[in-house]
Amino acid sequence: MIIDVKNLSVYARSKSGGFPLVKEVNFSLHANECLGILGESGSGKSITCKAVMGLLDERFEVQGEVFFNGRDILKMSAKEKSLLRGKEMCMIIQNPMTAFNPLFSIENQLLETLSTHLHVKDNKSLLALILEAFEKMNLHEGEAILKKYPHQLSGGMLQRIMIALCIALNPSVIIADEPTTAIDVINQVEVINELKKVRELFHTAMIFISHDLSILSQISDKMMVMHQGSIVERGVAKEIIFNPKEAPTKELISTRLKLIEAFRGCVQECVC
Ligand SMILES: Nc1ncnc2c1ncn2[C@@H]1O[C@H](COP(=O)(O)OP(=O)(O)OP(=O)(O)O)[C@@H](O)[C@H]1O
Repeated sequence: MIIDVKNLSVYARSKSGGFPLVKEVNFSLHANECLGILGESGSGKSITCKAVMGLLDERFEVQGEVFFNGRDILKMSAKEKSLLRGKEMCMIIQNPMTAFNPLFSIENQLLETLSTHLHVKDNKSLLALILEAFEKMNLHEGEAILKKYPHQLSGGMLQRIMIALCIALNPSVIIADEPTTAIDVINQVEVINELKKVRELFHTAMIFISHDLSILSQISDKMMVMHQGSIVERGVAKEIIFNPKEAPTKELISTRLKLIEAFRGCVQECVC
């Protein structure tokens, strides 16, 4: 088992006490396994994943245990956590604009991250690694992209760069929080296929947050559904999607299906 989360609760600290955002969450993850997380907006999916990555700051109180290969991340020092992130655990976040420093070129930032975590100081080898990962993410003209600053690239490009960096780092765990929202449909397929390939080749464990039922059913083996900070249903991904048992899951899935139907209707009207 790579990740074992036990009784994880997260509170937002406030003057009037703690406000619960995530309540008594438990799950585990093995190598080469993908856990999908489904839940309405604000149900606690991102906060859960950030807590697992040890990314929540002093504005939050985190309780419980998050074991990574038997060591509790919540008890690690800031330095230990930062060494773990990048080399062992990578997170692809929803808003790629906030993942990059606007003051430095893409090349500068990727080289720094890779040299820190891979302990390789030879920039030529690192650049070759980056360009190879860029190609996999359909980022052609990689050398020109490397010279750019974040504001000169679209959200979709930055998202694919973030995923390419994650692939180059080859961590044991990838946490992907709505990784395809900023990307057009054609590139979404590429990104999902590439993440699937990474998993097959390197047995990477994955946690995948998405509102997209088709993506979740394609990529995840098991799934958990979150509602108001708690897990309300868990099981085999396809089974939950096609045969939800709990009321919040039924509601979520039927709303999604209605949206898809409405979208199909609009497209047909436009075509006719
Ligand atoms: N920095 C913060 N301070 C206080 N509360 C926060 C903070 N970030 C998120 N929250 C609250 O925590 C709860 C869970 O948020 P979270 O971002 O985990 O939801 P989510 O399920 O990932 O939603 P979405 O699908 O919209 O990303 C929400 O009520 C949100 O308002």
